[in-house]
Amino acid sequence: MPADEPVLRVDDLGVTYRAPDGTRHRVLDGVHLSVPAATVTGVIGETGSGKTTLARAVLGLVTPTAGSVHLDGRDITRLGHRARRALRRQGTIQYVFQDPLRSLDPDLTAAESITEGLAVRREGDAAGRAARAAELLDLVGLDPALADRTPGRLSGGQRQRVAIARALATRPRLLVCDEPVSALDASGRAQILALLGRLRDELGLAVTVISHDLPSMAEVADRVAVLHEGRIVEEGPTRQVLTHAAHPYTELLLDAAPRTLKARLARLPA
Ligand SMILES: Nc1ncnc2c1ncn2[C@@H]1O[C@H](COP(=O)(O)OP(=O)(O)OP(=O)(O)O)[C@@H](O)[C@H]1O
Repeated sequence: MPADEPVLRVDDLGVTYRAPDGTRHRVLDGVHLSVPAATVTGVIGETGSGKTTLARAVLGLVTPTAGSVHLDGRDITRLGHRARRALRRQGTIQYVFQDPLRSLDPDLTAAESITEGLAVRREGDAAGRAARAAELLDLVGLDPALADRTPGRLSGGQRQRVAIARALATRPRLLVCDEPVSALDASGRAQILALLGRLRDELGLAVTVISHDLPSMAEVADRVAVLHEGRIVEEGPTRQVLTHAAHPYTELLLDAAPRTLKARLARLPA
């Protein structure tokens, strides 16, 4: 693999859905995206722009009609069922949902959510798995006193920390976060964004954050790509894209953004 190969490389990706009446809708068209190790790349777009479809294509949950997806230089675009399952089990790519209540088992404690995944993968013995769960919960900054709580007894931000800790259990190379903070209040949002930045720095993780929220992107993303009607209309370093928008659609998004965005952008290094 060439030294400059990004963890994730999406080339000329197209996805077409067939509607019940047989008509075909092109949802992604000619999408390019590159996510190197130790970087956070934001994908910005309004509802219906194709963000989730892009994430699903990266995860192998929809088969593209055109283009390719490479993970660490390996073409994973059209793997067979078995290879796709093996890749999922390996957990090299992990997905973090907007609402962790959807991904966490309501009957498992924070620690059990993690040990269960490790047991399925036959990693270590019970004591080793418990130690690893404690280590991961510490990494994401969850108070150890909360390790025995089920999701219903945790705050939204604490639940998201558990979901991220669980995702990290497989030592992923790439974390795909779909609107990871939009269900949280301002302080929960800031804490989870800071956590994603820390994981990038400490683990060298490649992170893709999908969001329509520009202030969150300015907070965490090194680079952003703007998705509009299934096409990337603009891509570059976050500050450059959000202060010198080159595309009218990005300008529209910026006009609609809250004033906190300007303050945040002013603090970003040039
Ligand atoms: N399984 C599907 N079959 C047919 N059309 C779909 C399917 N999934 C999504 N679409 C359509 O594809 C387009 C893009 O959807 P997608 O969910 O990727 O957008 P999004 O940017 O993630 O939106 P949101 O922010 O609302 O989740 C929408 O027009 C949607 O109706």
